[in-house]
Amino acid sequence: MAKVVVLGGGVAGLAASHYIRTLLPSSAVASVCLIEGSLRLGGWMQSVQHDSGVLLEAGPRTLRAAGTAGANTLVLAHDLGLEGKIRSVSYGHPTTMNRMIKVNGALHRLPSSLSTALKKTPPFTKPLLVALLQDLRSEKVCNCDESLYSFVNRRFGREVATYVIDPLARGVFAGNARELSVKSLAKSLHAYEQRHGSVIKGACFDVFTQRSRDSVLTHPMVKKARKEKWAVWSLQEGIETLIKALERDVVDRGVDIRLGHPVNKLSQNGRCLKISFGSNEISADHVISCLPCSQAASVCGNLSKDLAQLLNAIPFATVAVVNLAYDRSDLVTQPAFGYLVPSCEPSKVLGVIFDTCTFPQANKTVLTVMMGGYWFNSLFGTHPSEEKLLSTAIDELRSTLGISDHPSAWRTQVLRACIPQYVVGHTEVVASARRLIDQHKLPVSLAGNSYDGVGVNDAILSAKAAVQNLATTLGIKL
Ligand SMILES: Cc1cc2nc3c(=O)[nH]c(=O)nc-3n(C[C@H](O)[C@H](O)[C@H](O)COP(=O)(O)OP(=O)(O)OC[C@H]3O[C@@H](n4cnc5c(N)ncnc54)[C@H](O)[C@@H]3O)c2cc1C
Ligand SMILES: C=Cc1c2[nH]c(c1C)Cc1[nH]c(c(CCC(=O)O)c1C)Cc1[nH]c(c(C)c1CCC(=O)O)Cc1[nH]c(c(C)c1C=C)C2
Repeated sequence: MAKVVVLGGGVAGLAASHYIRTLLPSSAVASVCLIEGSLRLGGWMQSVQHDSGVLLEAGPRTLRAAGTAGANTLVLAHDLGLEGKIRSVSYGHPTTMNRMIKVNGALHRLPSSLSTALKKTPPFTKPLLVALLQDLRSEKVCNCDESLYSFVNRRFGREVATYVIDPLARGVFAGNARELSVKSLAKSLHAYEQRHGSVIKGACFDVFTQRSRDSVLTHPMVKKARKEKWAVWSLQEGIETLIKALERDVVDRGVDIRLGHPVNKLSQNGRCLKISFGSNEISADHVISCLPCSQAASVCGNLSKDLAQLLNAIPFATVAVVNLAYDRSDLVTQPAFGYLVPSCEPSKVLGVIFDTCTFPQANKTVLTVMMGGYWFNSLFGTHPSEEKLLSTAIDELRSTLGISDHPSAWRTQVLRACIPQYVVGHTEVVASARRLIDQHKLPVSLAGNSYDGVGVNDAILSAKAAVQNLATTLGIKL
């Protein structure tokens, strides 16, 4: 009977604990212990009910419904009994249609349908269709990886790279499209060029030939989401409701949760591992690390210096998040998800989310300004004051949205090293790290958002994959 220890109590660590207890027979796993360094579970997922009654999200606020990873999280929500708490947003809702960018101080809608792609809309000097045709004519370049910006610039032209890909890289990865990897972050686009010589040809081929047979896709919860055309979803009382439900679930299933002592070292003890956290020690037959890779690097240094070096090579971006709430509901005149600021604009701001356009709150406007990212230190220094962050956010809303009211509630937070940066070569770094683990026969799995995707869905799916691999190691057929 194996003893399993999960490191890190973010959504990935909680999901890993849940899957160990639901996918593996209790006859095979004697105990599961989850070790979280801080005093709360959830990692970056944090929903705060402010004294004024308004709900503020510090990190993620919506989850994608599409794809296998999206379907997997929907099934998890169903299994946790959260179906009745889901707040879904279907395609066609203004926040799914209207995503804007700010160029030369003015907001512009990004094309979101075929009809808008046929028209020339500023800041583009040509209809988007012209860029799509450029892809069909562009030469195939055989390569292992390149930056998102260079790939899109080469195949679709400079305007799509500057006004679509650059801001999207800021709005999902808080990163620099000129350094982020196309192979890791837009795997299918890279593969379409390598296999079909063109992104458009590859995408058409996929539409007509590929049908995923993943079992989660046939789950009634996923079918309902498909039928109702859900684009994204969240939960009543905020995204942290998922964390609370996972916590209840794993506690009920007997998982031993230890809070408040960061893991500092893993060391080999025969075929087992010794885990040192605070002044405590525990031994395990297998460890699933759901720590950010920089933390995994520091705790694994003892097991393999090369592994630690690889994991340390993955950089992170810091984001300042300012939530602002106003006591009236009509402050945003253009309903939208929000807007992104491309890196060519002289701005400290990455983007602004119009929270109450997606999920209204009675007589309130709630907006979130995100700042810094890849550029954090050069823009703000290492420790900007709260006043500086708040005034930057308020100035942004005044100059771009014309909001001169003073917010009735606000919250500023610097989320240090919160988003891993999948730079060119990331896929190889992760594959090499996993190869080293296999070569040294280390009973360790790497999960969480540092490796196989930065979103919540990816973090959860990576935890499930780690548990499925553990089943194989233990000789269990799932
Ligand atoms: C501003 C922002 C907005 C985002 N928006 C979205 C969104 O809209 N949709 C979406 O899908 N995703 C979004 N994300 C990404 C999402 O937050 C992450 O994918 C997800 O939270 C990652 O979960 P995780 O468990 O892998 O890691 P984490 O949340 O980083 O959890 C890791 C845990 O490990 C703990 N830990 C660290 N070191 C140690 C140690 N030595 N010992 C023990 N414990 C330790 C930490 O305290 C933490 O609890 C956003 C992220 C940010 C920062
Ligand atoms: C301005 C900064 C940021 C905004 N959101 C994030 C940052 C750094 C972080 C983030 N946002 C999303 C994800 C998850 C991606 C996934 O794999 O599911 C993360 C890590 C969701 C997201 N945000 C935008 C898009 C296009 C997506 C993908 C999923 C979806 O379609 O909803 C765009 C976007 N992000 C921000 C704004 C203001 C914005 C567009 C207007 C904020």
